Amino acid sequence: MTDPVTLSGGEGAIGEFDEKRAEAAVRELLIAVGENPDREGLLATPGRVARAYKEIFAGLRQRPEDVLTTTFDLGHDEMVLVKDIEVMSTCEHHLVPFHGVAHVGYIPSTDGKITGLSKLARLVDVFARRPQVQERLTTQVAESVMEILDPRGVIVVIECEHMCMTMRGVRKPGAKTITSAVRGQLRDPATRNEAMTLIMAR
Ligand SMILES: Nc1nc2c(ncn2[C@@H]2O[C@H](COP(=O)(O)OP(=O)(O)OP(=O)(O)O)[C@@H](O)[C@H]2O)c(=O)[nH]1
Ligand SMILES: [Zn+2]
Repeated sequence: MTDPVTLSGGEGAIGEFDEKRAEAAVRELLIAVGENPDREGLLATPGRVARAYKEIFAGLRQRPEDVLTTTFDLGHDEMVLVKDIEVMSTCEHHLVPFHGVAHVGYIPSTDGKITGLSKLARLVDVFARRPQVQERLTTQVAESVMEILDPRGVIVVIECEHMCMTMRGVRKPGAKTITSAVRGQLRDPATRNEAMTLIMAR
């Protein structure tokens, strides 16, 4: 179904989701943390967690070109920006969530090739539903838009709070990480400023 190399969250190869294996691993983890996986409240937990992981990491089995498909020609050659796309992802260092918003803007190709607005949000999900770091999520979205829509430029800004900095470790709730990736004509300072002004306006 898929090319394992191009689908990986990072650089490694991936395969199909092995639900039985995930279930066994969660049972082991429960034992490792000092729980009893055979007590009533936990009996169904390994299966549930396995299914949850299947959903949370569904992006490992999706390709950007599967979702960024609907391209049509409207002759629109100015910037298109979709703001505040909810991001729910999983930090690959601790396997806990990071969440926030993504802003994706692009200037269509000279022949006016554009995509349905929802497709940009779907594209964010393809990469967010993988074990991730925020920087890679940001560049993967930008580079996919460049490859598939062949636009004159793209800007992706992502703002997230990482649970690995909130519920454990340094414990700094509220700290936000902002990453950006800018390609093509959007690197031009005036165009980039226009995009950033639109992104930051509340
Ligand atoms: N650059 C980057 N770092 C991240 C991201 N998510 C988590 N991290 C960081 O990854 C680092 C992992 O650091 P380590 O020292 O290996 O792990 P740790 O001992 O659990 O680190 P602490 O979180 O500081 O307790 C931490 O500083 C995290 O804040 C991300 O999306 N991008
Ligand atoms: Zn983390």
